[in-house]
Amino acid sequence: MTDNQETQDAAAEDTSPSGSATLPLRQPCERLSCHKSSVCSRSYFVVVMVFFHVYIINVIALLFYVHYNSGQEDASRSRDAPSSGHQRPESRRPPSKDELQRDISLPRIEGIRVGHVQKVSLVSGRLHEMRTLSLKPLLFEIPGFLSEDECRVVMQLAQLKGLMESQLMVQDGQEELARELNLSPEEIFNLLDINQDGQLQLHEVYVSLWTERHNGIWLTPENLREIYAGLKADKDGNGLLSLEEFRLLSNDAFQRFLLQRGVKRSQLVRNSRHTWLYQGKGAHQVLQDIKERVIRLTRLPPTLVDLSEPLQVVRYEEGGHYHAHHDSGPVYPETACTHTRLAANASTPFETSCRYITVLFYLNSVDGGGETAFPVADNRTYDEVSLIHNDVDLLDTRRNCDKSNLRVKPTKGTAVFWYNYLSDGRGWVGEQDEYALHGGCMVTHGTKWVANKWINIDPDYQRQVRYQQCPHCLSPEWWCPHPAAQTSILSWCNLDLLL
Ligand SMILES: O=C(O)CCC(=O)C(=O)O
Ligand SMILES: [Fe+2]
Repeated sequence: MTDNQETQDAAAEDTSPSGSATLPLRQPCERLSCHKSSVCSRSYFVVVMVFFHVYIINVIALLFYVHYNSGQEDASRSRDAPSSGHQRPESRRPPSKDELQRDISLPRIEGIRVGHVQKVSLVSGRLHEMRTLSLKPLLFEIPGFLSEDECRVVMQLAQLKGLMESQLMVQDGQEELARELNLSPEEIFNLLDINQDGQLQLHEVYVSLWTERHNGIWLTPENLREIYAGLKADKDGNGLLSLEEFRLLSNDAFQRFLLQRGVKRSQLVRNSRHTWLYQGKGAHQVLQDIKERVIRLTRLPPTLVDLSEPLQVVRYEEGGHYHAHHDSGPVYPETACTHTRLAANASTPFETSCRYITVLFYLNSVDGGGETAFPVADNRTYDEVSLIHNDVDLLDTRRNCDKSNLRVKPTKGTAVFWYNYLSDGRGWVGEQDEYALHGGCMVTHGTKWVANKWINIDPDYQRQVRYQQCPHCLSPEWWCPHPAAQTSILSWCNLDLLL
């Protein structure tokens, strides 16, 4: 209604024949109400417009936010369920010049949710089913990845080449390592004393000893008590070690004790035999086919797979095992990757395997035991100390596989694969995924054959690029990793080219 109409309506009421005394009173009221409604509709319009603009501004701000955070979201999506313990400070810093110049971006397969099945095309004329087994680590299972014939050929080729002990009983250079560490007993004591109470509890010593540091010998809590008693380290017998008592438990005394007592294979971190099979040009067709299928499965650039370690074939006898471990080490600035070490000019004090992905093939179905265990898969949090609790060591695959969150039963031809590293959120390798901890449970009946295809990628992009431009930098130890194989049984390495 316009202002002009309002005036005309009012004038019409003035000339009304009713002569009612209420008219003069009603008039201003109605006029007021007309006027009020006009004011109201204008202010209503203004309010609506303000809300509309605020809404538009919000939408634009949201779009900007999503755009600038897409990198981080990508990283957390790759984990699907990020936990507070997994914040990656480096993913919040602005990309460096190097990062902007990257021209390789690593695809990562989405897990969606545990139990999700996706169809994958790995060989022509057939689709395979790939099931998500866990999101932390991102882990998949593909039944029938290898045919029966392929499994047989791989096992035969490995036998023809010869398998070596995966872990030697006594590792040379152990004392050298201890000397290189260059830490006083006080310093070691302080580092081990996690709760800083000036005494070492059993689990504090144990956590530090389960690593391969001590000749790769696996120690159970009982072993430790025995060592304490044998060395008479715990003089007051209270189960705790003071600094004075700890001094007695020096590395030498510890080694001597183990030598006296004798170590059985079952007490090693790993009790298996293995060999390596070259998969490049000229290799057996089955080995080349498997490599091609791995490229299709992982969707990674073929060069990365070509320049990775050869296929490792492993055989466990009855009683064999591999305690829980990581296939890749954490990467710090002072750590270099084994595969890029030669290409990297810098000499770094530490070296570790950098295996972005593990593809594990089961070459036979095992009669009893031999599952691959993932003790902390999809745990809400990861806490290294709580892996060993109340004398239950979750890393011990001879005793405690039944307590692992996830176990995969070996079935001939099935492949499982997982990511050992998180994404850095910008298409490259990020931090080590602690949840990728896994091991081979003890084989209780029969033998177990598996093969590992590791895809090596250096979290340091520039080092990886330098390595790719320097293929002759390929580490010869991969062909013949055992020092003895390189010197006395050279034919093992040469045979590779024939197979
Ligand atoms: O044997 C298994 O199930 C696991 C093997 C493994 O983790 C390895 O060889 O690194
Ligand atoms: Fe492994």
